[in-house]
Amino acid sequence: MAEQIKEPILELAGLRKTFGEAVAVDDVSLTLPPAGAVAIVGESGSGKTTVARMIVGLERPTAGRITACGRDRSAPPRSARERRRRGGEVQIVFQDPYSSLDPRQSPGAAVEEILRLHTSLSAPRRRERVAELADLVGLSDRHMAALPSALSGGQRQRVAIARALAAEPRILILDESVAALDVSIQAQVLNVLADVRERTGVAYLFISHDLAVVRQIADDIVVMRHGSIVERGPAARVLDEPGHPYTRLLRASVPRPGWRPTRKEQEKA
Ligand SMILES: Nc1ncnc2c1ncn2[C@@H]1O[C@H](COP(=O)(O)OP(=O)(O)OP(=O)(O)O)[C@@H](O)[C@H]1O
Repeated sequence: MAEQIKEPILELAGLRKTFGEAVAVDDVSLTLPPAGAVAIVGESGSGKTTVARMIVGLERPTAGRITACGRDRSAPPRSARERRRRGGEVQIVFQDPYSSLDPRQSPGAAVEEILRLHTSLSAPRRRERVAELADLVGLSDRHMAALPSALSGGQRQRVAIARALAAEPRILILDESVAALDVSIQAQVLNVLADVRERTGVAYLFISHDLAVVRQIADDIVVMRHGSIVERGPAARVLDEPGHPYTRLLRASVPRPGWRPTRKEQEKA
């Protein structure tokens, strides 16, 4: 029987972004299959975040095409309804969940707000769904009722993931989402992500400069350097038998256990 060919859930074709004279992203094309996990790796400044920001509409592509869930999103949404629909298709989690969580709002209220915006669930069903999402990412009722300042970095990152999942996206972009966490907490969050993918069929675009992390989460890897893709392929192949000298260089500089991002990197995010 012929293998069933699945339409990609996300497709980037010839994506380009310039800032003045500087080319941040140059002719980037990639596809993400439904329930797949593709990682974009590369050093700081290679254009990874700019790709993510274009997909979620925070930057407008200079050229190229972005198709998510079969619909073009290369141009800005034309209505609030369209914007909401796009938010229901693609969600993003950034590196520092603290800056993206309202310090006065409990995680439970934050997740409920997204459910109100993106679903037609009744108030009692929303409360049930908050509990389901908390369970999915491994947070207790007590965590969901606390203020973000009372939670650890790993717990806040789980809140950010639960909140993103509340919109029931088909695609979740994780931009250095575990980079600021201790290695053991990182491993927990990565397990949560693997579990969520299996249970919900969400697809991940995982952005990281950390190859050890990428190995745990990605099916395929795309390597970016100076805005362009220099290598791509199945994760194990790219990591174990890198074809491009730049990938070999990245691999040689894999941080050792206990490595923490520099203050500068944390501030940049
Ligand atoms: N708003 C902007 N204005 C001007 N230049 C920008 C802007 N955003 C990004 N750039 C530049 O585009 C290039 C790619 O940056 P980008 O943040 O996408 O890289 P990155 O691989 O995600 O790096 P990092 O992991 O450090 O965020 C860099 O040279 C950056 O300085």
